Amino acid sequence: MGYEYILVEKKESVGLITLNRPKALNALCAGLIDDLGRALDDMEADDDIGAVVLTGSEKAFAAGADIKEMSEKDFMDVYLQDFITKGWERITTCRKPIIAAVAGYALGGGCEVAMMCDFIIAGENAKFGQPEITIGTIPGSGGTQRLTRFVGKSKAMEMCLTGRLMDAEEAERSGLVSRIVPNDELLSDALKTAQQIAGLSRPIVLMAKECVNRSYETTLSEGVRYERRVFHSTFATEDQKEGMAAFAEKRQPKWKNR
Ligand SMILES: CC(C)=CC(=O)SCCNC(=O)CCNC(=O)[C@H](O)C(C)(C)COP(=O)(O)OP(=O)(O)OC[C@H]1O[C@@H](n2cnc3c(N)ncnc32)[C@H](O)[C@@H]1OP(=O)(O)O
Repeated sequence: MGYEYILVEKKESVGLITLNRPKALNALCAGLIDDLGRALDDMEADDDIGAVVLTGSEKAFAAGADIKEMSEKDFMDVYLQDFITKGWERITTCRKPIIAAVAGYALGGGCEVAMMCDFIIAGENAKFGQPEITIGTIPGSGGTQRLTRFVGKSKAMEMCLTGRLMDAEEAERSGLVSRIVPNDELLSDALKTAQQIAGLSRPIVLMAKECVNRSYETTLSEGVRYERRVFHSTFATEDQKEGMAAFAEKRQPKWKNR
């Protein structure tokens, strides 16, 4: 089955998903979220793919949930459908690493989707924000929670209460994005980074991702204990043997992904 609102490509072991609803600045309508979920299902099932890049256009990663679509809904619609969590959370359950390559606006649900990815690389013109308050609502897909963990209470509170946008430099200073690159290098940089990850041992990459994510869910001592157990588990893999042997023998490792 094809996709209506996204483009899906494979670039040397990396799945590339480009949000493609240009006339609406990639506003996240139900159809787009459905497309995204199905693309991630396909990429998870594809053994050739070791990492995913999610991107938009130079003007907008995504300008938020589709306001026109939302404006039709009443309380019972959103409550009974558990709108907006369902579907969107597919990004957070993807086991393969996902890099958000963000240029332009990443607002409301767009900022939330970027934060659901494993890390964000920003183009110089990127702008992040949770402006829902200006249209009479609040973030509904983790914005108040994830933004606070990324940038701290003071900045998150200001952004959620006023709708103020954060530019790429402030986002980098605040820890929301891992780094900034020129817009015309954004996609190639994100793909190169994803290819680097895809070239490592698949199970070890999954374990590292699980451990970092655990730090959001638990106490420091529980997290450290969890990490130690997973670290021990790496010693049960063929790739840990290969990686360390290759280092000692001064050669490149040949991963078996086992
Ligand atoms: C409520 C929850 C849970 C989550 C949300 O995400 S709410 C939405 C949060 N996002 C916003 O409030 C941003 C809305 N958009 C804007 O403020 C502006 O579009 C802009 C500042 C991002 C860009 O302004 P610009 O003047 O350059 O472009 P526009 O003419 O305003 O937009 C072009 C085109 O796109 C449509 N558009 C933009 N954003 C959305 C959106 N979130 N939902 C639906 N449609 C959107 C906009 O209406 C216009 O299309 P038309 O010319 O056909 O109206």
